[in-house]
Amino acid sequence: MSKTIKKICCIGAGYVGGPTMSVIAKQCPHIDVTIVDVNAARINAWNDKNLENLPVYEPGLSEIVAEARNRNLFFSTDIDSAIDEADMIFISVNTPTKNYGKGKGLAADLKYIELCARQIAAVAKNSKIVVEKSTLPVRTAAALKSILDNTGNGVDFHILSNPEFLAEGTAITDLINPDRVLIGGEDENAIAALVDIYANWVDRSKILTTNLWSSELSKLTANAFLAQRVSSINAISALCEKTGANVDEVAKAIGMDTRIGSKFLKASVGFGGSCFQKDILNLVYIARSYGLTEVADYWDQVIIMNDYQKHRFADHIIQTLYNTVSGKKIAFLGWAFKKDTNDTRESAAIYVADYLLNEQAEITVYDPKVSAERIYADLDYLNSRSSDENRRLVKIVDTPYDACDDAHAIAILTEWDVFKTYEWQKIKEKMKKPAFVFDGRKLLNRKELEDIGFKYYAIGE
Ligand SMILES: NC(=O)c1ccc[n+]([C@@H]2O[C@H](COP(=O)([O-])OP(=O)(O)OC[C@H]3O[C@@H](n4cnc5c(N)ncnc54)[C@H](O)[C@@H]3O)[C@@H](O)[C@H]2O)c1
Ligand SMILES: O=c1ccn([C@@H]2O[C@H](COP(=O)(O)OP(=O)(O)O[C@H]3O[C@H](CO)[C@@H](O)[C@H](O)[C@H]3O)[C@@H](O)[C@H]2O)c(=O)[nH]1
Repeated sequence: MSKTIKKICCIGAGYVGGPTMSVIAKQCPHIDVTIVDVNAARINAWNDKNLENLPVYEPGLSEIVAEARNRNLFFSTDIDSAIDEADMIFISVNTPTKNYGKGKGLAADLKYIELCARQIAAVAKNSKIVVEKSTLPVRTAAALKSILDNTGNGVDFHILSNPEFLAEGTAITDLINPDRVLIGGEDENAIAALVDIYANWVDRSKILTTNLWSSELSKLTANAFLAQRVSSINAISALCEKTGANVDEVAKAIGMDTRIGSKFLKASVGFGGSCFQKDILNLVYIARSYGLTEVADYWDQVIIMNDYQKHRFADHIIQTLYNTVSGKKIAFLGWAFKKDTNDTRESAAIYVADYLLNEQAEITVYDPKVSAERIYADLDYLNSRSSDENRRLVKIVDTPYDACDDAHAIAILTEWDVFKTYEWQKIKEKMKKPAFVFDGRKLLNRKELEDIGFKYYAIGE
């Protein structure tokens, strides 16, 4: 008989913990869900009465928080109490690429995971099911188990791996209607307890159970395969530009082969987001650590191609603007790594901007959901120039019209739908001539823009 779960604690109130637990709370009103975090500002934002101030923007999220918050969904900084009271604890903290020591630039930094394990071990006075929700290197569960068993109070811990496959921008629909839920574990009762939670809204045929290591490795593998498709089509986009082929036509032609499939074949300025690069680098590191050099090199190429695509886009802007962008105003439409999110982690826009700033361009950014502080923080983090210099060269404005006013060129970095609705005639009139548009997302209509008089470039055409 599996244990019936009454109280859940989730450590980590970020882009995964927040939406994931909100959906569990919505779908399981009989379970109390408490999300905890060391970041008090983030918890305050989750508790803000004004739902516009939630720290994560996702379509449909604020409605769910409004429904479940303070009913059976709670946000708190009291981590010990939440651990103590819970039957099941999800760990959903960040696992960024290590930026120091062994594995720097490749391996996942597991220090936050280990801190969680030690805190759970110290606090727990009765048996707990501990669920890995964060994306982790294969075999992390063994390390977690060792810490819990060796530092705990002699109570039982069962570890499950339950990787999250939601994509930002569509997190709520992905969570409510997932392609599959993956649960890896050793203890049948613990597995059944988690299966029963998801079965409140997910068909049991879509809930897959495996051993721990298959589950952990499947998450890294899924992201590697998805990113590989984007790099594959981006590689072909460069060839299209040389040969007169059109990458959208090629993508459609190959995607109609059911063995290939049509998703994740949209050529772009390069993939971004907090996961793809980090998880592939981690896969490369793991493969190398087992001496599998060819395997590591194979996946590394996905990242190399992505870096190439970002540089290629920036280079094309420079070449087209008569080989210099020094002192020229370039309007960036979009800074988020994809539409419908305020997340900018690893966004292609950051790297394209950095490249152009090295050429002394002046950049004006408009993004409907990203704050000015975030944009400056992204640029400062690269350490390419002083923070003052970033503020001198980059301006952040509140309307797209302000961004494009007097610009030599517009670069589309995020595929926000609203960009398609702008008055492009009006925008062109106020720009320097010739007025260039560099469409890194293949978002706009070439004919419409060319009829207005723009010089229009899109990836892969
Ligand atoms: N973002 C995504 O779309 C996505 C999707 C699937 C999986 N993942 C994985 O989920 C994990 C979390 O990602 P995220 O995007 O939510 O990260 P995030 O940075 O948005 O959130 C992580 C949160 O954990 C908190 N935290 C860190 N250490 C803590 C501790 N010891 N105690 C309490 N709180 C602590 C941080 O303050 C932060 O608020 C990562 O492993 C990521 O790879 C992310
Ligand atoms: O055809 C495509 C599809 C995506 N992208 C880009 O790829 C990046 C990632 O997009 P997406 O995968 O939709 O968003 P993420 O939120 O990063 O989600 C990925 O990473 C998550 C974190 O691990 C996983 O849970 C998801 O399943 C996985 O899709 C973005 O910059 C997209 O613009 C393209 O350029 N072309």
